[in-house]
Amino acid sequence: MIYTVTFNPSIDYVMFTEGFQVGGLNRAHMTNKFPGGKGINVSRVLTSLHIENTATGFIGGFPGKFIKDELIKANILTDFVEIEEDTRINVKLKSDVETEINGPGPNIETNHYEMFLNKLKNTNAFDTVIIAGSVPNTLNKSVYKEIAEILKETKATLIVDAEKALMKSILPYNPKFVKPNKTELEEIFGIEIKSDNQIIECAQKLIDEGAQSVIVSLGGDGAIYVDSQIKLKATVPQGEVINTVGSGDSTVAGMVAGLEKQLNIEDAFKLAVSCGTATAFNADLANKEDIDKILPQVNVAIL
Ligand SMILES: Nc1ncnc2c1ncn2[C@@H]1O[C@H](COP(=O)(O)OP(=O)(O)O)[C@@H](O)[C@H]1O
Ligand SMILES: O=P(O)(O)OC[C@H]1O[C@](O)(COP(=O)(O)O)[C@@H](O)[C@@H]1O
Repeated sequence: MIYTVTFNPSIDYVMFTEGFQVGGLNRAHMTNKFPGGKGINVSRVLTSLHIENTATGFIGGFPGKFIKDELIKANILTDFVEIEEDTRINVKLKSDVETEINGPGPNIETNHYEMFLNKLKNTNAFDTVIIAGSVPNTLNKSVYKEIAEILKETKATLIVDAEKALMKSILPYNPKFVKPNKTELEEIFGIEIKSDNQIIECAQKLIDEGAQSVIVSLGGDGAIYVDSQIKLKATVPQGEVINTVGSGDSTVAGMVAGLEKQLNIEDAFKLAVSCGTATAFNADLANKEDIDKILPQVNVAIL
């Protein structure tokens, strides 16, 4: 089974407004609400690609109920620990530019955290666990490492998409891949990235620290894949960018789907990038039809 872990799910409340004015009364001409959070987004795209998976993590209150109901409607298996406080609602403001405000997330009690860890203790060598996104303030930042320790014992495959310290903390546990975006890579290494060579050097350092492979997503510039054998660059087609929220998560889902379907690395990476771009060109996360349309327009070259 593939498990996605979202410590800090969210309802993504997307508001489309023209000429947004800070400090003024703005009216949205369209609003959408989606079940969000990085692991949940991965689950949704995996399901669109017909890859069975279970979404786990912590949900609570009416936003938690909304998320669970939406996932069940989409035929996604769920195994969340239900907590007392409300799951957060993240605001995604679409105007001339995209602005995001992500909440800190609810309090998670120790007993709920223990219940969650116990679920992971039941994984085995045939399972894959994708941990993605932020950790609520009330949990210790060592939680990623604690999960990695459990998976080391159960021998399940680990995949991680998280910022700086969280990602760095699990590298010694040899994740199958990690997916920083360019900004995250710059933050990790404290540099300004200006070339593909710099990206490859940074990815190589993450591999030296234990990652089996690295996908660096580059927004409209596509993505770079690095492992010990091969370096690839994907370029993406031009198109109307509608909502990039969840693009990176879609990239992760595409790679997991490609590996699960036993595609070769080039094709798995191409699918990954197609999923990211198909989501950027959509109001919601991309579905299979959107992804199939983008796939032939993505170009993967060996660097
Ligand atoms: N403006 C865009 N045009 C086309 N594809 C995009 C655009 N923005 C994002 N993508 C696609 O989504 C992927 C992930 O986007 P990115 O912004 O790098 O990740 P994250 O959402 O994690 O910050 C990219 O590799 C690309 O395939
Ligand atoms: O857990 P974090 O880092 O606050 O991020 C949560 C947010 O990220 C998202 O998962 C989108 O992430 P990406 O745009 O990086 O793919 C949203 O659904 C959610 O609101």
